Amino acid sequence: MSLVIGLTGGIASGKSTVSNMLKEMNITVVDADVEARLAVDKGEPAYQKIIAEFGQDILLENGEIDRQKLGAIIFYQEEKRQLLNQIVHPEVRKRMMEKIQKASENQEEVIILDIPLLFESKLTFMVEKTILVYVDRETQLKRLMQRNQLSEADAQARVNSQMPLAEKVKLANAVIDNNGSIEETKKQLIEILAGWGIQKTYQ
Ligand SMILES: Nc1ncnc2c1ncn2[C@@H]1O[C@H](COP(=O)(O)OP(=O)(O)OP(=O)(O)O)[C@@H](O)[C@H]1O
Repeated sequence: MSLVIGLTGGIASGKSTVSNMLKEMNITVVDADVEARLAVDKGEPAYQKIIAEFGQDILLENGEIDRQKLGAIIFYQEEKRQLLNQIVHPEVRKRMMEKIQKASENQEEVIILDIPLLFESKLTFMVEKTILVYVDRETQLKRLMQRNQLSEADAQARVNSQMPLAEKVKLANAVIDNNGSIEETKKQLIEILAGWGIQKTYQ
């Protein structure tokens, strides 16, 4: 069996940055957000279920699901959000399980599940180890403002809507402190993997 590691963080904490480092090490990284998008593609089991619940109005002209429209509906209606999650989440879990299976068959030492809401959505049962990409609030706000061209108030609102990273630190098996340079982050990543018996260097 491949070692299954869950990678998580908070908004603009550097999760994608770390995920790219892992990919550069030729480690398979499964992105839960990508899988969630693929799961609702035309012809997928979740697609029909969503239409049955939300109606034809949520379709684009080409028959694909209008994610923006669906997003607007669930943003204002909690019960609809739960309904959508009940349809999509099992499919995402299934897709991730298939990827784990495949990595194991290919004798890959390790596979990463990149799951933004790993702790919130209680998906830790799918992974053996968890890595949290941590930054302090100040760095998080600064990087978020810069990356998304946001005002401080907007950045604060987005950070405040999430579980604080300090809470996630308590739940993770390993924490990467991403306040420093990219090189320092890379070094920590390699050390964490080595601690779990995964010897990886850059190709
Ligand atoms: N160590 C670092 N030093 C400087 N900038 C960094 C560092 N790590 C990440 N960044 C920058 O901070 C921003 C957020 O990083 P990244 O996109 O990797 O975060 P994320 O956790 O994937 O965010 P989200 O989940 O919100 O998409 C990016 O603009 C990235 O280039």
